Amino acid sequence: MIDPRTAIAFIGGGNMASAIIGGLLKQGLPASRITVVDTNAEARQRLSDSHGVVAHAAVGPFLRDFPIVVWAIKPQTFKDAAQSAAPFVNGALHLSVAAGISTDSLQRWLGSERIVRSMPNTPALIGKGVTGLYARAGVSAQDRAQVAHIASVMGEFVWVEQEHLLDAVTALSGSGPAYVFYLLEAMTATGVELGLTAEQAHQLAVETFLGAGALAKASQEPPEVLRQRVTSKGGTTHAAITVMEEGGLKALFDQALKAAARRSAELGAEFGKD
Ligand SMILES: NC(=O)C1=CN([C@@H]2O[C@H](COP(=O)(O)OP(=O)(O)OC[C@H]3O[C@@H](n4cnc5c(N)ncnc54)[C@H](O)[C@@H]3O)[C@@H](O)[C@H]2O)C=CC1
Ligand SMILES: O=C(O)[C@@H]1CCC=N1
Repeated sequence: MIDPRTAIAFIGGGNMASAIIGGLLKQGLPASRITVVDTNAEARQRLSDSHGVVAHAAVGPFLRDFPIVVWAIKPQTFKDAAQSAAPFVNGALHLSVAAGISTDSLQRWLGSERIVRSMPNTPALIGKGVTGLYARAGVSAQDRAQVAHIASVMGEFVWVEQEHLLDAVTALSGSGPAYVFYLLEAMTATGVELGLTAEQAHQLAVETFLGAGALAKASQEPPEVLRQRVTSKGGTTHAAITVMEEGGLKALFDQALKAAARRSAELGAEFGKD
């Protein structure tokens, strides 16, 4: 449960901030306990219309009233934003959702050790996300618990004990929804080519992902066994999987996820300097 007396400031009020704020409000945190800083007027308007929170155009002394600061801006803009906010947030617990930016960089810019870095994903918008979390050594058990409450409004979460593993989390689940949507696009398009209507193909494809995901979660058995159960000897699934194997689909996924993990590390190196 979120402590309704806490107060949380968001720096950046886009997709991810909106997902977390929506979840916090649903959990009973009053809108008056949340504030947002976003340099973009449309983003500010959207947030106050949809969530009834106060949105500021720039950082300022008002941030001193917020014991938790959530950083939900792009890696490219993080350093400038952190350095401008630093004088007002030195007593806070910091939670970053930015891809790549290391807690060492944040420590340098913010002058604080109380930093948790995280990697959520967009199903957080409906409370069905999964988030990887990494706490710097200066984060207390109580701070971890507060962050866990925030992460839980987005869905499930997993703590990792080494920071570099967040690159792997980013490659797998942070970017992962895009891979699923890509497969949905492909499967739906072929369903239509095979004669289904777009609505039918969409429903069949989406329900297949939801059902297979739920089955994989509920089952004691690994995905490989569940796959074999679908695959009758000489049947249709075998015909499809053979094409995937011959086309090297697993190897492509391996390369794709490793490219994402590399990019996460590169973002840190590129935008986390100095
Ligand atoms: N979209 C995704 O699937 C995921 C994104 N992330 C990370 O979350 C972070 C935010 O991503 P999104 O919410 O998707 O981006 P977004 O573009 O929707 O939101 C970023 C917001 O920050 C604002 N902004 C820019 N400079 C600012 C500044 N100096 N001070 C205050 N606000 C400023 C922008 O106006 C914008 O509203 C990124 O670092 C990204 O790596 C993490 C997990 C998943
Ligand atoms: O593509 C990106 O950089 C962000 C991080 C994970 C999902 N979106």
